Amino acid sequence: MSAVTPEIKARVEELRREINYHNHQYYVLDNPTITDGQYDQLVQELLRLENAYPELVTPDSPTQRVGGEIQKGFTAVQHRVPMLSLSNAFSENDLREFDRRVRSNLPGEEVEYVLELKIDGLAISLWYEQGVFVRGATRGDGELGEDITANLRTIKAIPLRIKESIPFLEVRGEAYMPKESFVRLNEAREEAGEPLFANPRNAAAGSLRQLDPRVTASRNLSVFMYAIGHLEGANPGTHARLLGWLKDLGFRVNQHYKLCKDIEEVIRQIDKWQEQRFELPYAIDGLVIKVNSLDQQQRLGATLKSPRWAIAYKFPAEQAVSTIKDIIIRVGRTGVLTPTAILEPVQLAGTTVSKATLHNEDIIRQKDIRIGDQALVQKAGDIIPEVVLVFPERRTGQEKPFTMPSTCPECNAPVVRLPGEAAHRCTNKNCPAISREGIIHFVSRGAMDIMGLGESIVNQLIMAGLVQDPADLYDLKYEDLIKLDRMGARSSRNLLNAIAASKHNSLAQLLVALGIRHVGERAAKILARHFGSMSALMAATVEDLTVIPEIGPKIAESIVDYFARPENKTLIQRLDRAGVNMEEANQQAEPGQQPLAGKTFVITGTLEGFSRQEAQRAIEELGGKVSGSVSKKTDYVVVGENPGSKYDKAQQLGIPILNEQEFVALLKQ
Ligand SMILES: NC(=O)c1ccc[n+]([C@@H]2O[C@H](COP(=O)([O-])OP(=O)(O)OC[C@H]3O[C@@H](n4cnc5c(N)ncnc54)[C@H](O)[C@@H]3O)[C@@H](O)[C@H]2O)c1
Ligand SMILES: [Zn+2]
Repeated sequence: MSAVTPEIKARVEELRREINYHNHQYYVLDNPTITDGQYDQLVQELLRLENAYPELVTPDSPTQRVGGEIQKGFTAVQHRVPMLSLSNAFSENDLREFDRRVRSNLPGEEVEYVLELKIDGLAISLWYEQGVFVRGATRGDGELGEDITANLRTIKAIPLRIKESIPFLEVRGEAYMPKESFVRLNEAREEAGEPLFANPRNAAAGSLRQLDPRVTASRNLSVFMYAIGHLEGANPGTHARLLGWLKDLGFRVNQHYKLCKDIEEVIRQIDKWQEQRFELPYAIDGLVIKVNSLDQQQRLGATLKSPRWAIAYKFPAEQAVSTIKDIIIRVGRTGVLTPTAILEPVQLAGTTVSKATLHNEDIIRQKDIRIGDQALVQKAGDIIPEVVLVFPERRTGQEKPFTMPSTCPECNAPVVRLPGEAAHRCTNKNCPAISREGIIHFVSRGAMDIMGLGESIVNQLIMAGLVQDPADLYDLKYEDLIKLDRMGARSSRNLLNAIAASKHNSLAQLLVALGIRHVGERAAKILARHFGSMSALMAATVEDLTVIPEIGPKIAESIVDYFARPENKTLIQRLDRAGVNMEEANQQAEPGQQPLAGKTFVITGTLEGFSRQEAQRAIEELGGKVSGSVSKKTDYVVVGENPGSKYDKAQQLGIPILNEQEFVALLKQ
């Protein structure tokens, strides 16, 4: 072995300093400043040096410890059994190497593995006494975690009581934020000029480590449980059986685990998940491979940092290099100006990406992003494309720095940046962008859900002076619509029907549609159920609102502010006069109920208001399935223009046939 030189020693120390700095940013502040890929490279370099020069290993090296710390304001709790991290594999060979190590420690024994998804969230520990949830904690530094019991109680997927009253049980798993909630949360934060979360894991961690549980409750977190920390009295024998047992007890267990008879079978699964992960509603950053036999696990044991019986396979980072052709400004519903990079189209994480958000001026400055730059683009948690960094060394001299405009690109009104905010805003209350985005939001899915009213039609309606705010939609007439570009008789009638049908929407949908700050789908449902009518909600004070579980002071103030403004009162009066429903019906579908569950649809012909994909998505969101061919098992055939032979087949078999309007009516039920 070669001797340690001062250079090597210095490099090791530098790497430790850097890694410790990034650990703090990531685990304590939930605000990483480099990508996970860049971080992992630093760790790998340090590991290589420590392997080559074992005399340099110190007990406090970041390779020897779990990365977290306890944040101020939380009570520390001691884990009965340390909560460890996982060692990493970045290639198939790393996995084979892991398998060799495992088997050499278990000479002559067969070893089976369980493959699980590596959920991109944060580890939690839940204590149950006599079957009742009594305490929940973060991993922390592995020895001491943060007590977040009150916050965890707000997560519906965590059972407060389990099906057996076991004297003591500690279950471990992952708390995470679904992709959709992550996107919405960041959108809302962007609109409010608040700092964004880098990925769903940081968002979940930031949401759980809140001193006010109502904030956690509003963030729509969920969990998957996958391990036992401590158990008295039972032994399921294998990890696969343990997962089944957890499920029977009432825990949420991820269904995509697989028992593999050897490491090659594990490796064959990798490609599949590399692609399919984009279809999951939550982000995963890899796969976890665990020895199946609990007895073997015990005999393999653990190092200070990670068990020897498990390893995490990390997917390669989904990043690509592209050129920033231009930077444009998008004006949002609340008048916030968001700079957006127009990219040379590039393949990334399963889709073609041609735009990336640049968030705000500070971020453009920090990263020194210029028009014409070559940029490294990634999807944050596989979701929103963003520019990670640019390559100044590749500049030709033609690149142009970007400055935020001082006037609004849509209406020329002055733009301001309020103190304490990162966002720039248009000062014109009547900015056409604000009303356009407001209408687009009003009609969107989850809000009033009016099909056939896309951006281009909304634009035309505004330009023609027909619509200025959402209430104007309900005054539209056939003669107004037929004059617009690309609007035929049929699509005009369909659109009028869709607008008319939206009058019967739930009060919760209307509340979402109004776009009150901080009032998303969940808060809207709670408010609608609590108050029962728009007029009761409008009369509520901040005190009335904050006593409602899950409604915090921020939401409450925002609601009271909204209804105090005369223009909003007028808007609601006009919607009311147009016949829009302002009451909560008693037998509203429960959230999450799936009215089309178990129903199979076949679509044939061209639909006016939907592409095939949109129709399929609409069916699937309500729990139904779409199949390619008609059989006796088909429940409905949806027929558009120029239907094919499936239509004849449906008639032969006597299967209910829906035209587009009937289909829309079914979706709205
Ligand atoms: N960008 C940065 O600055 C920065 C800084 C620190 C750490 N990081 C990133 O954090 C990660 C290291 O964090 P870590 O120490 O928590 O390790 P890890 O995330 O690599 O692996 C351990 C964790 O995986 C989670 N997990 C998810 N699904 C699991 C399953 N099915 N079974 C078991 N565990 C499962 C658990 O929370 C567990 O604690 C790396 O990806 C690293 O890139 C990034
Ligand atoms: Zn403007």
